[in-house]
This record gives sequence, C-alpha cells and structure tokens, in this order.
Amino acid sequence: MVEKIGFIGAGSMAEALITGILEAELFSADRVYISDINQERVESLHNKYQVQIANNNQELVKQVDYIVLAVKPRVVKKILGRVGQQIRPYQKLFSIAAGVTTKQLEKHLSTDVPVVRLMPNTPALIGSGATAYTLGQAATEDASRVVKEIFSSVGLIVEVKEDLMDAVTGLSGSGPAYIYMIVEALSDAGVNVGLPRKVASKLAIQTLLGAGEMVQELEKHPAQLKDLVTSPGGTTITGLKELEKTGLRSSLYQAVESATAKSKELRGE
Ligand SMILES: NC(=O)C1=CN([C@@H]2O[C@H](COP(=O)(O)OP(=O)(O)OC[C@H]3O[C@@H](n4cnc5c(N)ncnc54)[C@H](O)[C@@H]3O)[C@@H](O)[C@H]2O)C=CC1
Ligand SMILES: O=C(O)[C@@H]1CCC=N1
Repeated sequence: MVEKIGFIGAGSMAEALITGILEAELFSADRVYISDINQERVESLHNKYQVQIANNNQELVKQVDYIVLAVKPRVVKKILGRVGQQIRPYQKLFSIAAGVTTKQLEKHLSTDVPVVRLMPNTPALIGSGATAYTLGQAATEDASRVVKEIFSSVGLIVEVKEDLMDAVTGLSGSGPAYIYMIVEALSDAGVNVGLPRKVASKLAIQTLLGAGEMVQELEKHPAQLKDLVTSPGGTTITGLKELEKTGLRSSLYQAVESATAKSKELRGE
C-alpha cells in the first residue's frame, strides 16, 4: 500500500500485526510507524523490523493515514483526549482495544473522522489471524475496503454488528489462549500415560492442526467428524465419556461467557 500506517502502543498485539503485514508485504517497513511510552520497546521493534519511530503519539498522528490504537482499554480515553482533535477526516482510526465502543472513541474526534473497531487475534503474526470489525458512524465503504485489505493480509476477516464485538472478544480474541492451554494439557496427559515430552507435544500439536484443517476443509459438522474417529466400544468413546463427565463443553461455554462479560466491563461504563 502507498499509504502509511501507525501503531499507538507497540505491545504484543501491535507486534503480531506488524509482523503479519510486513510478511504479507502489504506495507513496507518505511511506511509503518510506532509510538509507545516504553522507549526500550520502541527501539527493540525498530531494530527487529526496521519500522519508523514516532517521538510521541502526536507526531505519529501527523505522519500516517491509518492510526491503529493498540493500547490497553483503560488508557484509550487519556490518549484520545490528547490527540483526538488532531485526527483529520482523510485519516482513519482503527481501534483494537477490547470493549471500547465506536461511540466512546468518537466522543474525542471530529464528527467526520472514520472509526473502525476491530478485534483481531495473535495468530495474525503468522497470517492465520481471525478478525471481526464494526464500522463507526462516519466510516463508509471506503473504510470497510481498507480494513478488509489490511486485515485479510493476516488471516480471516468478518464484519459484525457492534453489539457482537464483546462476544467476538470472548471467542476468537481470547480463544488462542484457550487452545494453547488445551495443547499443553494434551501434552501433559500424554506424558502422564508414558510418552516422552517431545513426542507428546509433537503429537498434541499435529492432532490439533489436523483436526482443525479437517473441520475447515471438509466443511462437515464437527460431530460428524467426531463420529468417524469413534469405533463402537473403542478407545475414543471412552475418552469422550470422560470429557463429558468432567465438563469440557461447559468449561468452554463458561470461558467464552466470562471473557465476553469482561470485555464489556473493560469499557468502564
Ligand atoms: N493480546 C491480544 O491477544 C489482543 C489484544 N487486543 C487489544 O490490544 C490492545 C493491546 O493489547 P496488548 O498488545 O496485549 O497489550 P500490551 O500491554 O502488550 O501493549 C500495550 C502497549 O501500549 C503502550 N502504552 C501504554 N500507554 C501508552 C501511551 N500513553 N502512549 C503510547 N503507548 C502506550 C505500553 O507501553 C505497551 O507497550 C488492548 O486494548 C487489547 O484489548 C486485541 C486483540 C487481541
Ligand atoms: O486479554 C485481553 O484483554 C486481550 C483482548 C483479547 C485478547 N487479549
């Protein structure tokens, strides 16, 4: 892209997105800007990716076309209180802060600044992210087009109504961590029944990848695929019975529900 993109907040998620968009060659490093109150962090990302350093958030806003707000939800108000009025209608503000609504963001901006609220996830780092977005009141098809172009370069992107953004945060925004825990637990479980750690981990990871790809590629209901693994009176049904007893399904329902509620809480209203 010939435009410039800048990240206010150069933490974990900004780094995942920067890596993804550079890998996808959507932006060259001389068109990617970062600003952060942590100077060590800024320098480390600059050395690693050759991205441009803005001295502060005000400077960053002056330099770029697309501003990605990638700070914790609790500092959004303070930052936009300082730079919000500087943002021009030809620019676009993309916020990835969990819970923070487009209305809350727009309060600090001129009425005609296009705002997009997004919820990406960390696999964007390797081009396998899942992002949902919703448009603010001044965001048009043009904003939608730009967001799709940028975020489809790092994975899947879908548009949802704003009242579903907290649910997205509870599912795909937070979800990678649930899956990492499952992989870790499966690997531990393999060690528990006698497998060497390296073998257990390799098998756990590949099982997860293979199963995920099967669901995606065959486009079958997961229950149908589960049936294919399950021989009558066999090992798999014995394992599944334990998962039902110990409540894997309800644990996941509960995790997504609580994370969704937390996303709402983070907007601080
Ligand atoms: N980590 C994840 O998987 C995801 C995070 N998010 C959202 O992304 C945002 C950032 O999350 P993380 O990257 O995990 O957090 P992080 O803590 O790694 O990064 C936040 C960065 O913001 C910087 N910062 C704080 N105050 C600042 C200021 N006044 N000006 C400039 N920079 C400032 C911090 O120094 C830090 O480097 C959050 O709002 C979170 O809800 C969204 C999707 C996924
Ligand atoms: O844990 C968090 O608050 C952020 C939002 C989604 C994923 N990580």
